Amino acid sequence: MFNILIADPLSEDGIQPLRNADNMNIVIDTNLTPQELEEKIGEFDALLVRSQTQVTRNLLSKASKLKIIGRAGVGVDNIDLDAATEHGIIVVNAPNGNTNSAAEHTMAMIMALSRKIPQAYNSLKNRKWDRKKYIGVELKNKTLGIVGLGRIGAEVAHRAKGQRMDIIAYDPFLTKEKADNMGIGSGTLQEVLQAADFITIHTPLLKDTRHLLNTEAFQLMKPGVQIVNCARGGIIDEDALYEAIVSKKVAGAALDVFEEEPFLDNKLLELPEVIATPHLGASTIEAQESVAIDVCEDVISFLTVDSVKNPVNLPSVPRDVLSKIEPYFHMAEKLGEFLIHLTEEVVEEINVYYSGELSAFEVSPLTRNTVKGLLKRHLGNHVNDVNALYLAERRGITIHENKTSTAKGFTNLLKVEIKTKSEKRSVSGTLLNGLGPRFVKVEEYSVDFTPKGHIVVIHHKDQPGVIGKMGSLLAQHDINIATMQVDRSDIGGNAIMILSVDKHMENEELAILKSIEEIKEVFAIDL
Ligand SMILES: NC(=O)C1=CN([C@@H]2O[C@H](COP(=O)(O)OP(=O)(O)OC[C@H]3O[C@@H](n4cnc5c(N)ncnc54)[C@H](O)[C@@H]3O)[C@@H](O)[C@H]2O)C=CC1
Ligand SMILES: O=C(O)C(=O)COP(=O)(O)O
Repeated sequence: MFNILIADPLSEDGIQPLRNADNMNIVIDTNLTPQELEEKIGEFDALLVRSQTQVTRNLLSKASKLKIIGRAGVGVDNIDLDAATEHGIIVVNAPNGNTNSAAEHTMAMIMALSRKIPQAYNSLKNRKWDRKKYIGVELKNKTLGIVGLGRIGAEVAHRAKGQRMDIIAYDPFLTKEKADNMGIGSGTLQEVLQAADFITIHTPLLKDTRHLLNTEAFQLMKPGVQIVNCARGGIIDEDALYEAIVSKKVAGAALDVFEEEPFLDNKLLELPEVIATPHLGASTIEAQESVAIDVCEDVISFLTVDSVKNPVNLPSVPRDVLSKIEPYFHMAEKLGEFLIHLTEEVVEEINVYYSGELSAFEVSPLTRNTVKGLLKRHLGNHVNDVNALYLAERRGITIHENKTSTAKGFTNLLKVEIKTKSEKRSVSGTLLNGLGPRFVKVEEYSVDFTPKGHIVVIHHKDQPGVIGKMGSLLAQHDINIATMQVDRSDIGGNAIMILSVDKHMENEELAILKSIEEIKEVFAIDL
């Protein structure tokens, strides 16, 4: 049974997938104080939030069972992603479900701002019939500057074109060609700020975007510019905006988001030029149902089959690439798991070689799985897809990926090599059609075995009688050999035996094998 905590209000229809799934114990508590949440979080496998709950490093340090955080929305600035990654907790969001709603809200804000609708409404509610005070401006032929042309920014552009506005956008990923195709202009941030009559922000809140609109930015703008922020508080420096409005540089601002939320005691609210909503961009029935369904499906899928559609702290792999590399996932992990048992020294370097058809793919998920397999021996189940590379890096292990198109007679070959202070060990595997993973090389020796069950690797001297001695000693201890592979460097030289046996080998049993003079090293590996 998985315990799921829903800590912010989610659409009841949207959480139906969770209710319908087996083994999910859902607790909905949207009124927890930060302290109460800290006290409870240790019981839960999954946490579902919106923008309200602050998922801090401190909270995560108490989340001993937590495996996944689902953000029913886009922005994840309320979640300490580094801490989640370090704890091996995957974070998923719902990037597409509220795009329309946020874009529509932005348009509503632009129109309300341009026609002073909230101010006129308030005045009328106060029984004043004032037709002179609330003169607006048309949007037609005005320039809308869009900062951040992602999903929402692009939807706003399409809608604003319907209002016959001219659009100019700035986004680090916006090419002139893409802007031309959308029928909009593009420019640098400075050009956009200088050209626009209305400016709307649609970036995430990041280190680079914090106070993107500050005193200097306001100075660049046209007098009488109007500002809209339905993205995140903190992208606009609120003190600078206040000054710009008071000095009449900025004629008006429409704000859905604030540096501190919830906020009521903010001097911006005292200005008649400021209209505001309490972070309602995504608050529609449709968006809430859609984002809740998306995160619930990812939570179920992660807890049951270990895969997600919208990871935030794990690179997402395009579906077509995933279908190509998926068959290798298991083998990549097994190669790592096997190899780490061939050394007792500290691993300093991991090299992963992709040959043949594998070299054509984006293989980083396979490298991650290999590293996960390697680290598991010493870190146990604490290591997972999310934190494997981070944990390796923190231990000072360097990781290299290498690719070649030829695979020495195999269609595909995945070789993993580890380096320690004094030794280098490696293992190679391939995927045989219909037969699954086979390990075909251990160090310089050619072998062929299925990486499954109880494996014993023996390095010995190539001399007559060694195999016989070893076989009869194992027989005396009632250990049955299921399969056996032997290879050697040259006659009478170094050799290897790979046995698969029917039970786990205890240390005393391994010691018996090590007592055979010609045997140099013995490793037992349970895969
Ligand atoms: N008010 C609300 O309720 C909602 C607010 N949001 C906010 O809107 C933001 C945008 O959402 P989406 O469009 O879905 O995200 P997105 O990821 O599709 O788009 C963000 C765009 O910002 C651009 N960007 C990043 N740094 C930039 C910079 N320094 N200057 C200019 N552009 C920059 C990125 O290249 C990207 O194209 C979210 O991060 C979230 O914070 C989203 C949904 C609802
Ligand atoms: O999706 C986003 O980024 C939002 O800002 C929406 O926030 P909310 O889920 O309404 O608290």
